[in-house]
Amino acid sequence: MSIVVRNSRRAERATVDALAGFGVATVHEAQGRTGLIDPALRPVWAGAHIAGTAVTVSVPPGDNWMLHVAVEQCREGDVLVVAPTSPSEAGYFGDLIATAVAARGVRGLVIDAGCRDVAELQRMGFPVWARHISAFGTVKETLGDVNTPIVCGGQRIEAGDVIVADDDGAVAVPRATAATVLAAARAREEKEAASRKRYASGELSLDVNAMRERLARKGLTYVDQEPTR
Ligand SMILES: O=C([O-])CC(=O)C(=O)O
Ligand SMILES: [Mg+2]
Repeated sequence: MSIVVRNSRRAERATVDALAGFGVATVHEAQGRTGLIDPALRPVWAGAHIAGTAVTVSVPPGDNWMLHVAVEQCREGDVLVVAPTSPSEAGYFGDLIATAVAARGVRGLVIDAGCRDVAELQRMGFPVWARHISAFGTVKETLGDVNTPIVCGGQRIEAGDVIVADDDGAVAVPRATAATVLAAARAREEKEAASRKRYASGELSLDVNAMRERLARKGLTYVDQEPTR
């Protein structure tokens, strides 16, 4: 088996950092409900919220050798994105590799497999989104690829794409559309802020969003009561 280690062109840092100001739900909606990584990949501890540029790693099942190769490719502001070539629950990543990548400025890990040392990762404040938590160990025998396109949690991700992740899960934003998605996220947040203000003042979402006519056309009827406003 061969190994491919590529350099990547990363999304622009200012765009990436600005995307960190938006939640996964907002970013996902802002790019037309695309890019959402399988929600089965959950944060291993609550409260982390990151955005960074993907360093992609394709790993054989039960073998984390390529993570060690990937460490060298990581730069400040990156997120490691790891997918096994066939399903694996093994604990590929723990506090030791986290320490190594954190020293290179990596902001977190998204892995479509297992991770371990969760208490230590939380203590370090190193964010991880994983399909499994498993103490089961991995070997270092077989090669894979670094910074080639991978499918992680059902999404095709290229090196240098943007990953945004929070308590809801993780979303991938292609490098080429990151700036457009950022603008759309800002617009969406402004719209939601306006709605939130009106809801807080007691206005009904049915009125704020002009839903009543459509509901009536669909046949919604109120039995034995007048609609209250
Ligand atoms: O060493 C490993 O294979 C994974 C791990 O537990 C760590 O990085 O701490
Ligand atoms: Mg460990």
